[in-house]
Amino acid sequence: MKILVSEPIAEKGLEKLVQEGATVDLKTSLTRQELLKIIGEYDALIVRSNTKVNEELYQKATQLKVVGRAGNGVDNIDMDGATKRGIIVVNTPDSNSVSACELTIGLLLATCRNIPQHHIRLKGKVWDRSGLKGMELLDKTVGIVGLGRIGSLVATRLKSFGMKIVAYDPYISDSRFQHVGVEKKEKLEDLMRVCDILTVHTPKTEETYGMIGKEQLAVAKKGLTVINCARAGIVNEVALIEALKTKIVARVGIDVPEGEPEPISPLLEYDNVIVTPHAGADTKEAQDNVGVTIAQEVISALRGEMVPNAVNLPTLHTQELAAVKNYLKLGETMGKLYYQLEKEAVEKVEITYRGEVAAMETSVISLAILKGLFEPVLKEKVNYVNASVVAKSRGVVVTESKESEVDSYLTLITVKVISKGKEFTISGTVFGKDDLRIVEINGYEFDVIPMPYMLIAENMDKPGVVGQMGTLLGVAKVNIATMQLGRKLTDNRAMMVLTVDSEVSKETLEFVGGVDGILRVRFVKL
Ligand SMILES: NC(=O)c1ccc[n+]([C@@H]2O[C@H](COP(=O)([O-])OP(=O)(O)OC[C@H]3O[C@@H](n4cnc5c(N)ncnc54)[C@H](O)[C@@H]3O)[C@@H](O)[C@H]2O)c1
Ligand SMILES: O=C(O)CC[C@@H](O)C(=O)O
Repeated sequence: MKILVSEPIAEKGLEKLVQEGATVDLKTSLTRQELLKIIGEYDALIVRSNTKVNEELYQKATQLKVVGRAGNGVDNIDMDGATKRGIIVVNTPDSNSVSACELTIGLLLATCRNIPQHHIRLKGKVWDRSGLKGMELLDKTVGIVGLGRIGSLVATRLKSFGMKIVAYDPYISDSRFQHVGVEKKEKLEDLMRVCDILTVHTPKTEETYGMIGKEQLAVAKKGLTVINCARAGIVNEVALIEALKTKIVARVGIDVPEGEPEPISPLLEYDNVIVTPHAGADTKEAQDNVGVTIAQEVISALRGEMVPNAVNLPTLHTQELAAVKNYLKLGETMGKLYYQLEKEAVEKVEITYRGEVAAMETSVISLAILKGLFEPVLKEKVNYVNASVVAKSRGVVVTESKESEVDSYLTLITVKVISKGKEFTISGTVFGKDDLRIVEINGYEFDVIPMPYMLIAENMDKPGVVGQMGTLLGVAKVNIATMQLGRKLTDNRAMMVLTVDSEVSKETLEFVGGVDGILRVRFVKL
């Protein structure tokens, strides 16, 4: 595992990577050209917010499997480019939220009480408070745009100042507003009209870039304080400077100036503006959290494990991930069986979740099924990240349905693969904590523990077939570990599933296939 760390992360994180057996190159002052020249050697890249991970980089990064963003915002990473190449992108969304929230509160207090301006005067040996009258927070209204992790933390803390909190976030439920104890504004303009202080906490997206612009500031209360600790450009700086000039905006606190990391910003010309150099996450606690978390995640992702904070995968919390872990294994196993038993190109995959599994985050199990299905037959890398893109690009329609009830089992997954009008079905379950079982193939019922080597045969349900097959395998020195027969009494046919201790040669398979009554036999490797 060769990992390039292109921006500083905590020592603890680097130590963790090395402990886990990775070769780590910490190169934090590479030029872009130097980065592009060496990126092809690495399995993983760990960045913060300055490294642009884009098409230009992906084209050179021929070995790259994981991009680790040591922090939250992923606006410097081209997600589509990563997803289509099966590159997993992981971040650490929770690790620095408290620090970012505390800097927001810090900037808010600093701007409202002119703390840096006072300090600068005194440093110049001038004791003079004139022209720097502050504003109390008590009874003022703060408008929060984006009531996610950081927005909610800010809201909770500002309540203790006796402030009224209103928020605009069309993407979260009303119950979340109630839980945080914040008044919901349906429209951004409604929030702009009532707040004394505006603080933005959205990600930078096409929709949020410039969302606080000329029109929004035009309806704001005169004397507004604006704080941006989220991302440059969410508050349009040209409109902001105009509003400072017309005194609509009285104070500004910005952690993320446009053009960062260049230390030049037109905002610095204004005495009532405080700018910090994207320092929201720069605390010992946040950096230690971020460093260790990103190290763990990158290592897990490189080992092919499912990671809770994978940005280009369905969102899973650690507990949800623990719950679905065995189903991922089961799903991948079921998927892997198809192309080893059938040769028809897949047109449609219908996945049904029944019983306990139906209540879980099944989208990720469906990805495991697709990964298992396509991985054995494609040259390109198929993993959780690009499995659904691969299915789509091959014209495969995937449907998912859920039923809370199931006969005979507590939990059951059934995959129906449809190709040229033919249907292939396979069902599996998990007994207890981690006991995986295949319980049905094409209508034949079993109770098979999937093993690395298996023989699956369809035969006429008549005496002698099983015995002859056993004899032939014995002659070929293939030891049978377990054997199960599924029968369909209606058509006098049966299916045999054998787990064996070693590989079965083509020759032995041909002999077995020639036994009177064997309709077809396949050797399966899991
Ligand atoms: N300054 C720093 O050092 C620092 C540190 C950490 C995070 N950040 C930034 O802070 C921001 C918030 O981070 P977070 O962890 O709270 O993110 P989050 O994903 O938890 O919350 C973002 C919220 O914004 C909402 N949102 C999205 N689009 C919106 C829109 N058009 N209008 C209104 N609301 C919208 C979402 O529904 C979500 O609730 C991000 O931009 C992140 O990059 C900055
Ligand atoms: O310090 C950093 O790397 C950026 C922190 C922050 O903006 C983030 O998105 O996590």
